[in-house]
Amino acid sequence: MPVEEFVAGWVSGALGLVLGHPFDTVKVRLQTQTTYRGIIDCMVKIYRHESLLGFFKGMSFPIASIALVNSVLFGVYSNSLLALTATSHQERWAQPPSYTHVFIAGCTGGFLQAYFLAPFDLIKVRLQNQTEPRAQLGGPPPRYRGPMHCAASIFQKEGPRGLFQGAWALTLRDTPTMGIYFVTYEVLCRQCTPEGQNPSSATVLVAGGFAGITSWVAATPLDVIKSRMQMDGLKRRAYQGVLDCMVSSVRQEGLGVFFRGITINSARAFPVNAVTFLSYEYLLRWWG
Ligand SMILES: CN(C)C(=N)NCCC[C@H](N)C(=O)O
Repeated sequence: MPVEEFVAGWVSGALGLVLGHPFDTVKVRLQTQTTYRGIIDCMVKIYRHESLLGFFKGMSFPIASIALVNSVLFGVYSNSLLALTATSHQERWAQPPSYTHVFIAGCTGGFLQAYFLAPFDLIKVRLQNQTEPRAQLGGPPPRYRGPMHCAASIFQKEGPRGLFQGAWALTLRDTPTMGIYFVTYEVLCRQCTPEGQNPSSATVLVAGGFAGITSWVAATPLDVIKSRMQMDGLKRRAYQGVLDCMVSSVRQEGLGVFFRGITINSARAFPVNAVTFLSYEYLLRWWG
């Protein structure tokens, strides 16, 4: 099993994550809180009340876990393709796999990574939603003092299952959209590259960026539901499950609720995934 695929997935994911986290915080707030009038209003309020640090809330756990999560995604994807087509990463541009195989391998990677991602994503979303400035003298302390405190409080209150709140919505979000992610990347790379050659850096950047946008546009409806399920139960349980969350969100806010955060999600997806794919391809060529 090629270990490099896992390491390349880790490094590339970490680079993308740092770049995209401030956008991710704005997106999560827009999806779960109704106090913001839009992207700019949300950004201004975060900056005014919480300073620049407010945009980076909840980043430490994703950084610590990205090694696991992204190496599972890229490692499982690549090794599933190897099992389906018997071609290694180095041979893949000369003997391209079918799009069906790419889709199946992408869905497999997405399905498995969702379980590794779920607890870390839950803690990230809970911390991103804390609107208190970090050092607020005399003000009410935030519910969670940091990622470890957040994990421990959820564990104490709800046991290990509590750490997987929203995991089902996350799996539904990631399984098909990871297939879309890798298929879009492959289609664009092949369209812009002469047969049998490796794609250029510019091609990898553009294909990676558009793979990010396409998959996130498809993922946004379930991303909204996932974030709401993860925030549920802080005071009292509002939703009985994924379907109930969908129905009551639509009842209260209309169909537009499924597109909350879609603009910022897409704007974030391009640079994050361009950098992720570029570093992934380069690391594998370098080790190749
Ligand atoms: C639609 N989905 C869930 C994805 N395309 N995920 C893969 C991209 C992961 C990247 N770190 C990002 O956060 O964009």
